[in-house]
Amino acid sequence: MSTTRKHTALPKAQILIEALPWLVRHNGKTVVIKFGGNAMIDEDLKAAFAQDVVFLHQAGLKPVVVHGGGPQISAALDKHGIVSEFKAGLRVTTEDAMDVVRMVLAGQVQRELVGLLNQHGPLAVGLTGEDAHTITATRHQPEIDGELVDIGRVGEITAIDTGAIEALLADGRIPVVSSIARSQDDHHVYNVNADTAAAALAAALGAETLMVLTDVEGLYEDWPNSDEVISRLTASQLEKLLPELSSGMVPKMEGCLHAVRGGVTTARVIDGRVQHSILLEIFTDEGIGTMVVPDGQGDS
Ligand SMILES: Nc1ncnc2c1ncn2[C@@H]1O[C@H](COP(=O)(O)OP(=O)(O)O)[C@@H](O)[C@H]1O
Ligand SMILES: CC(=O)N[C@@H](CCC(=O)OP(=O)(O)O)C(=O)O
Repeated sequence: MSTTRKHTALPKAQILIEALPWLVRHNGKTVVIKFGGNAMIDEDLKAAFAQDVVFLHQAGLKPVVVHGGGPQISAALDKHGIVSEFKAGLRVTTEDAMDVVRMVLAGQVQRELVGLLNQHGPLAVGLTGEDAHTITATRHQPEIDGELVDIGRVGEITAIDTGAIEALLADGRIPVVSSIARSQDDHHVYNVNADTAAAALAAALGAETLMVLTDVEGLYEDWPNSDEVISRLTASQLEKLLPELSSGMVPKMEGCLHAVRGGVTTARVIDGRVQHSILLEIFTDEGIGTMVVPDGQGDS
């Protein structure tokens, strides 16, 4: 009886031992994880996400969560009868819409993730970019067809102050950041794309890894015609590809490029619909999505 028990437990020990080189490699490293609104599709996935993040924390890494909430904001704007449209991949954000964006991101999505993480202990602390000047922005005016367009309260990041996040990490907490910024010029709050915020934070924190969880397998080579995922590309290869990309992939891949050029060792876009995709990506060799690396690393 006891012999049988020993044998059945053996594969579990094997799995733990296989993870050892990755545990050693990542120990003490900061990992910024962006959890996209489109990947938060069901309760099981959200709970598995929280487990993975807590696992990283307990394994000696320093995870920082930056969350999105695009679909959740759209639903709330609909409920309030506020029409919502996107220009250059960004939500046109009127003053009324900004109130809803802030309410949904900081009051709903962030609270839910903090709650899920804290089921495992007193770990997560939520903040927005407004707190302690974490994210400062100015009004962003994208150029569309050669003209600067007003898209309201959408922010372009001008400065990151990592002090509050670093203090939380030093205290053994998991920061959960909503992508809202404050402007120093007009003191208004601004809506920042969550991919852009995650990438800027990853670079400013000197993170080892930026991981972007979304609702596709990674960057498709010829989207929407084929489901061939690009598994690895260098910063320069990505830069050449950028003009061909569309919709939600634009801020994601621009963010990955910014992060890697800013000193982050790898930026990855992975499928948030796969349970425990974070663990697969960090603790095994089977990278499951798209990995962006600095130039000079495997650009053959
Ligand atoms: N080349 C591409 N590869 C993969 N997805 C792409 C590509 N180009 C555009 N997309 C679109 O980008 C979407 C992901 O971005 P987005 O909807 O903003 O997600 P999230 O809420 O996770 O930030 C995908 O669902 C897909 O529709
Ligand atoms: C300016 C802008 O577009 N902000 C985004 C912020 C949320 C976000 O980025 O959420 P996802 O990551 O789920 O797309 C928005 O209002 O939808």
